[in-house]
Amino acid sequence: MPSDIRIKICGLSTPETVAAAAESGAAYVGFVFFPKSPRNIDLATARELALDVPNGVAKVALTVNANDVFLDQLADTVPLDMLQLHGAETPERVLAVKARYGLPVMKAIGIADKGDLPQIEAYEAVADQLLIDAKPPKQAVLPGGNGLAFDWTLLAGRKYWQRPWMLAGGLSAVNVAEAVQRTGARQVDISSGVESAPGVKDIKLIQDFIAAALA
Ligand SMILES: O=C(O)c1ccccc1NCC(=O)[C@H](O)[C@H](O)COP(=O)(O)O
Repeated sequence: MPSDIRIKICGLSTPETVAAAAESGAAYVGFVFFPKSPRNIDLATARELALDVPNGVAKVALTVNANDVFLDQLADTVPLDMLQLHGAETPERVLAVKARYGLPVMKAIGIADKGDLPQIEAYEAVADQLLIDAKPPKQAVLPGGNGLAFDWTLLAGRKYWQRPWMLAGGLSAVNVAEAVQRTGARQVDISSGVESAPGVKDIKLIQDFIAAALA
């Protein structure tokens, strides 16, 4: 497996786990702003965490169908490098968010079957990055971070995408090598797979995942 894989650890909420991710080689750290999530943090906490992130590690804020009032507060409070839109934001909304905040936007796209693939092309025209994730089950409370993988063979033989993209969904230290090999992903994103309980990140699991992804 190539060693230039870029890794995002999502849903961090403590200084210790942010430091572990950065020191182990993560390229991105993600903060979740979604009240129903066990990973949700408030703006003041996010600001403190973000201020300690070393240069060169991108600070990503994950929101779900957030309005401008919340995004204004977020952008004013937390030093950020990227916004991750993880809801039903339309391509037009992606463009509006990019224009309003002047930050790169990564749009998450849920994949369950081949019928979901055309969305990728719709968003690659407007987003700076794409997050190709498992589509949540119908009754799921969370639109992401469910620890579920999708059928990676759906991405085999895909056309070349113009935007950088990340693979997400059900990754772990055990399966990341196979996931990268099957999909050709150069970037990977993980949340549940580095937790000891929902919302509780585990430093050893973070270190093991990053080592496995970079091996
Ligand atoms: O993680 C959450 O709680 C969350 C809440 C609302 C929307 C998205 C959320 N997570 C999305 C992520 O970026 C995850 O890293 C991605 O879906 C992969 O999650 P996992 O399968 O748990 O590794």
